[in-house]
Amino acid sequence: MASGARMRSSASTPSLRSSTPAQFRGYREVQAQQYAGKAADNSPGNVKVVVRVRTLLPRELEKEAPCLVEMNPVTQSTILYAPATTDQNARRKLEKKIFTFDNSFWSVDPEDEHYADQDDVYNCLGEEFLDHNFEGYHTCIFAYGQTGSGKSYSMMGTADKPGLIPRTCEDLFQRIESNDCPNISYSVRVSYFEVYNEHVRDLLVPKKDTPYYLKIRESPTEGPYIKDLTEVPVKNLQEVLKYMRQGDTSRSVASTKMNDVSSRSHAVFTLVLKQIYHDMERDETTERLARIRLVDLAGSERAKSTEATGQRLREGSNINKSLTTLGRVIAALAESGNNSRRKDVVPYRDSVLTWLLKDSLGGNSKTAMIACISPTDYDETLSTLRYADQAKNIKLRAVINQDQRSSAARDAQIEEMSETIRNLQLSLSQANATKKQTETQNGQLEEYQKQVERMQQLMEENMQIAECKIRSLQTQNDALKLHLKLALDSLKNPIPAVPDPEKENTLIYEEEEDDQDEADAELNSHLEELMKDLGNFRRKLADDGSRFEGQVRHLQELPVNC
Ligand SMILES: Nc1ncnc2c1ncn2[C@@H]1O[C@H](COP(=O)(O)OP(=O)(O)OP(=O)(O)O)[C@@H](O)[C@H]1O
Repeated sequence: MASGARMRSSASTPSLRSSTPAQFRGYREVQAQQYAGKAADNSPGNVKVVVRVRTLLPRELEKEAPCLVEMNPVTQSTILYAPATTDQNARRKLEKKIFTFDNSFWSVDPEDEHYADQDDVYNCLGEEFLDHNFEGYHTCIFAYGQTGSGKSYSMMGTADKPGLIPRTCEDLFQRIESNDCPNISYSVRVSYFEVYNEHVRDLLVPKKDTPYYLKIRESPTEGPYIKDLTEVPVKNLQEVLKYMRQGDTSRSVASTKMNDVSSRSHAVFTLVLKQIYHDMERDETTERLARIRLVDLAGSERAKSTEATGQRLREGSNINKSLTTLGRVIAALAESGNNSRRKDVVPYRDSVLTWLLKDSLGGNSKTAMIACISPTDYDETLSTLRYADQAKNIKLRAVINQDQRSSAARDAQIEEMSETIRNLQLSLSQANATKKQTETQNGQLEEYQKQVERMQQLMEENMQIAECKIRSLQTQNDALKLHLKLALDSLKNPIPAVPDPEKENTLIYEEEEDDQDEADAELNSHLEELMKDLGNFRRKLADDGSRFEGQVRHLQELPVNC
């Protein structure tokens, strides 16, 4: 008998045990380092700063305004030329200025060799940031610049030239759909809000006649957050684009002298990506959570240039106020980045925008700034470039957000949560009975709702893990069938052994029989292992099924007004 019947993993005979996928490999080393007191990533780096100069607009072409910006694609430097002036009495002399950034995107003339289109911006920045998200980092990309400088164009873009936000969504779902590791499950949630006149508005809730603003709270673990902000789970690109468009149409925009469709608010589009990897051998899960924040800031503007009055003027002054605070936050963070001994108080709380972006600006996040500039406005462009130049010095403290738990620990957490929910429900119904509408009761109600939501999420995740296990066992089962087929084929059609004249025929037959016995034993032991896995897993699923049924019934029975 030929030894071809032996089972060896090769390209055509896949390994029977699923191995850890590339993106989760190294997880243990990262954990080990963290437990040993070392940071997972010792150099999270500084804020990445890129600059993009837009094309000349019809009003600028009409005035024959000269282009004052030049970019060097080799050194990534941006040169701002002083405009020619005939005014001999000018009080200050304008000078040529040179700045260098991580990237300088030249988007003035599509005919130029170095013209950077929407694709180039995504490939240079968006793709890298999405890589970080899959590694488990929070990220934030925000566009800054004067009104009409191309922020919304860079972030949202147009229907035929989509910007960073729709491209990130597309790439995100493409990566999820092309994953072929059965042990990983993904979930994505989306939220979209704007900060308008120092108030927070949920963009996923249709606009009403009377404006409805959300409150900001602070959690000891997660920092500032928006209470009751809509966060919806999304399963595919179509769904996320639907919410993106819905939010976009709700945004506060108006026509000003500087821009026909000027954003009057700061818009924050957030995706939360959760990856759960289930290790079959250890019956352990590793969760990675990444928040992807994409921010289109309102533009700084001069009342003189916009000629705004009334509501537009008030909006403009609120926009400028929050951008000035952002400038002070950047300056304070940059200062402490330059001088580690200086610990200036960072004025996050001075505006709603900086308070909400606290984590993205000076905390656990990899952050990038796109400084958008006009090619014709010296003063505004210089101010944006200075702002951007300062942001380069902000040091980040990004860490991989991951958590590892055994299935038993997950189950224990669910038990513990349902106990907390039961207790909260009890004390709420007692308070209801005595009709005492106290603040404590309101606090309890809020806590109760949060716990119920968290519990539902946990149960959904457990279902996803169960699906992972099924997929994984299915893959093993398929691999085993393939091995079995190959083994049977070679038993039926043995490859004739090359006769060895030096050896006795009987000896050859004995060796071949030994090989065959060994292969049979290996095959049997794999089969037994798989059957055992399947048996255990079926029992576990049945267990989970009956327990979840109880939990779901319990949640469904909760009073609606609670
Ligand atoms: N790179 C570019 N290529 C072609 N057109 C652009 C580019 N950047 C911006 N524009 C055009 O310039 C105009 C102003 O851009 P946009 O609305 O994005 O500015 P903004 O900075 O978001 O302004 P605001 O702060 O007032 O909202 C739009 O008509 C937009 O289509």
